Amino acid sequence: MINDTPERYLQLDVENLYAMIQGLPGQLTRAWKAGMEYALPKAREYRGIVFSGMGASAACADLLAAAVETVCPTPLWVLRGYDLPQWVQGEDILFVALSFSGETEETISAFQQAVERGCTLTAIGQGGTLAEMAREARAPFWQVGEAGRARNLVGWGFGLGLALLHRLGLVPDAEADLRQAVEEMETAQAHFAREKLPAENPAKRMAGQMMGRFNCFFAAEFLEPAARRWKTQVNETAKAWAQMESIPEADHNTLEGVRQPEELLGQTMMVFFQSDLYREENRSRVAITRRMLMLEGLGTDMINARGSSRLAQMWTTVLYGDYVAYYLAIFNGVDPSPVELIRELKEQL
Ligand SMILES: O=P(O)(O)OC[C@H]1O[C@](O)(CO)[C@@H](O)[C@@H]1O
Repeated sequence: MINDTPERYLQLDVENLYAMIQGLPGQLTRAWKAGMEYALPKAREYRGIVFSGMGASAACADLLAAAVETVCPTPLWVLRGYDLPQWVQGEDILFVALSFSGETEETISAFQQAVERGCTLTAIGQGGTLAEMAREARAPFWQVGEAGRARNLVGWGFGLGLALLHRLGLVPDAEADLRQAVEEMETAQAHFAREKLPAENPAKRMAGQMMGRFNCFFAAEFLEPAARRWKTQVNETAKAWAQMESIPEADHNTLEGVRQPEELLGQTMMVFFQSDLYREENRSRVAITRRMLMLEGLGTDMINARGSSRLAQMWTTVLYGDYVAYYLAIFNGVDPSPVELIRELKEQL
């Protein structure tokens, strides 16, 4: 039973979080504008660009890489971890460290290695150790112009990254595309507002379906980072189990693994992200895979990504997921803000 009463919202300290989600489209615009002003790293032909970050910071980079992959001529690589691969060395590699807190140890380690290996550097964040290291290395530091938790600042990470690539001449026409995507997010947002009852709010309905279940998000192509974002938001914000799977890869293994354990099948919710911009084969795969899982007795649903471009579809889907995770936290009665287990792990390290 969904508890969608005003009292439930008051019970939990969720005002600020809701405002951050509502403000996501505006974040993209503000970040883009800031990124058009900040100091650039040396403009040159880069052999590759590495974005280093964890969690929400890495999500910004995944979204960016997927958004520009059809136009950007330079390879983009997203690094989640402490160590650089061998090929990341020399000034013709642009190394961009993203950490909102500036304190994430994997990102700090990778940045230090990039300094030692003579890469061209840029750092993005709110301050902290990363900002100091950038200052010492005389590298541009791109300041995130808003306070908040990393997971609620993805518009900043993405908008700054896009402006950087655009100003390096790697992504033409980015501004008009971004403006269009932001407008379409604002239109989509009206359906997700807190005032809307579940019957007219797809995010509340989705959260209701996901309650008490093992959730998995299936997406193809440019929507994969959006599905991963749903997973991480459901984990961190709703404190609930979620995974993600890629199409077509899942059709070569995951599909075969959905019959055991039988007693869990009824407790699953498999959400498929469909798009009219996928190549035809992937559209068919998403539809057929969903149908097959449904016939196997798993709970399934399908989301048709809204938007007139890849960028718009990615971002309306990300926004949708942020609302879903928020409502799931409310319905489960959990405080979405603290991440106690993550904190405990850091203490044990
Ligand atoms: O952007 P930051 O501050 O490096 O954080 C990265 C990730 O680490 C966490 O803070 C958890 O350790 C996440 O909430 C966040 O997404």
